[in-house]
Amino acid sequence: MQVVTGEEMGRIDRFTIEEIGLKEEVLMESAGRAAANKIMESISPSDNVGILIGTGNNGGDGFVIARCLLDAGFKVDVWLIPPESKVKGAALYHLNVFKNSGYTFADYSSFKSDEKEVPGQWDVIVDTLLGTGVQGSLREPYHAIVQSINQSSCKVISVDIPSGVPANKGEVEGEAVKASVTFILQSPKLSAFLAPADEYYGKWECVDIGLPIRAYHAVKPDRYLWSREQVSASFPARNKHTHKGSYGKGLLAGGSIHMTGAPVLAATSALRSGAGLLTTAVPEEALSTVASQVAESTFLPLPSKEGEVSEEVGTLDLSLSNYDGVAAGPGLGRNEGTRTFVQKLLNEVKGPLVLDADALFVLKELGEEWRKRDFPLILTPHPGELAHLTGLSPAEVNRQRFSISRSFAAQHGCYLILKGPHTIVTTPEGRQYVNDSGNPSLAKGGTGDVLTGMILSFVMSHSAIQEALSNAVFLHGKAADMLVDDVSSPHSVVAGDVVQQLPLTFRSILHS
Ligand SMILES: NC(=O)C1=CN([C@@H]2O[C@H](COP(=O)(O)OP(=O)(O)OC[C@H]3O[C@@H](n4cnc5c(N)ncnc54)[C@H](OP(=O)(O)O)[C@@H]3O)[C@@H](O)[C@H]2O)[C@@H](O)CC1
Ligand SMILES: [K+]
Repeated sequence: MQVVTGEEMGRIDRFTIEEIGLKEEVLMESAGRAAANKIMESISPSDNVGILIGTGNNGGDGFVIARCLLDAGFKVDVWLIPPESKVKGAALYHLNVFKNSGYTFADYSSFKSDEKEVPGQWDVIVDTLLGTGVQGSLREPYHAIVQSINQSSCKVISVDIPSGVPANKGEVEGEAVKASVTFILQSPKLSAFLAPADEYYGKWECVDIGLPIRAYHAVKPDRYLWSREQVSASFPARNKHTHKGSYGKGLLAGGSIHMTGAPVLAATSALRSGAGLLTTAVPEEALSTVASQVAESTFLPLPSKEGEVSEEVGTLDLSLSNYDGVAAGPGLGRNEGTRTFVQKLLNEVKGPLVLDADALFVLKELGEEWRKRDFPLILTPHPGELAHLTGLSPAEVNRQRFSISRSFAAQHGCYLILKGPHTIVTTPEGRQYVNDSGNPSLAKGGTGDVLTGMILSFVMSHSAIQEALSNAVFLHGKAADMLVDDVSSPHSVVAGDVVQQLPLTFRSILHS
């Protein structure tokens, strides 16, 4: 499923109309009809339905939906919010088709002020006020009507986008419809994955309105939602005639005297995720504590000073080219030793290298050197870490998660996993895959370490790096979803629970 900006949707729309020759009125009929079918499945014939229609093409969809529901025998009131003279183009065409079908609408602009509230007898509101064409905060009379919708106890079904929510941004200026359900036309817009706009959508589902695939090829949004089906399809099987070496020899480097839990979580997660052989590299002073908690790993002691890896690490032969994959960072600390160590990894690892947490932090101090790597480099920052790397604020990173990730990955030739609700995986070529699993239980120390372990394991077993990364992100979120749905609460989940939940998660997604 492709994810688009409002402008990209508009270009796809125009290409369909101008180059392919599908008339706008026909497109609107398909869109409205597809949405109407979904709406009729989600309400009861006894419901009183109010359909609120705005001035643009979203309103045009509303006329099609109203006609379909009335033809099917539903009890529907239709309110046109702007004066009729403001309706133009394809929307006007469908206004006329609606009228010629024998139906009528109420003219909101002629209502007395006490008639403008959403009536108490409505059970369902269909919001076709504004779509992707909204600019800035809502003007009157939309502002007042949206306030009234949000104060009502109706089930609110938005079409395409909750009215007032911008297509491309997470911030919502002023009022916007808080939908119970949004039926998105064809492709989700960026705001479905950006906070706080995502909350306004309620539950959402895409409806196929039949936009031709050629129009997508012409516009190339190159942004996708990574689905459960894609996880199952791309996940490598474990074959009968294989041995531990078939699933990768990985190195996980992390830990320091005050952070022994991070490498334990990452290492156990890597092992639970299928790694064949794992070596865990830990500064000497922390080694015994870590080793006592991970029975299945071998260990590589790193020279240490004051509990953290020391600069001496730069002079040692660690045979780093012998590993199929290396991940470093969890709990390492941020001293000079970590900087020297990360530089050494960048120079000597001849396979995928995953840098997380403290390893990311020191990257900024390495100047331009790290951009020259010939092997895949995978960075897994949360917004604060990407802010540190880019010199932006975390709020700015969050505001433009898609575009900042894309330019950063392209500029540095790396894979970037920007964590957070709706984690985004970006390839060096700029293709983006957004994730939709996970919940606030993951907002807790250690869950990132678990993800790093999964990523290390998956980059060694998958043939395509992007698939490995997207699968790790999806299953990590899914494990948290299963915990919250079945056994725990968002408050109580700890990172170790996520590791414990991996076996059941893999079973349910990969083997069912
Ligand atoms: N993609 C597809 O293939 C298909 C898309 N389709 C549909 O088209 C929709 C996009 O249509 P669109 O471009 O006409 O935009 P839309 O939001 O309905 O109206 C824009 C108008 O609203 C107004 N307005 C703007 N900001 C405002 C504000 N802050 N406060 C108040 N008013 C404001 C302003 O008008 P004004 O009031 O200035 O005259 C502006 O001109 C899309 O979401 C989907 O539903 C389907 O029909 C077919 C297939
Ligand atoms: K809408």
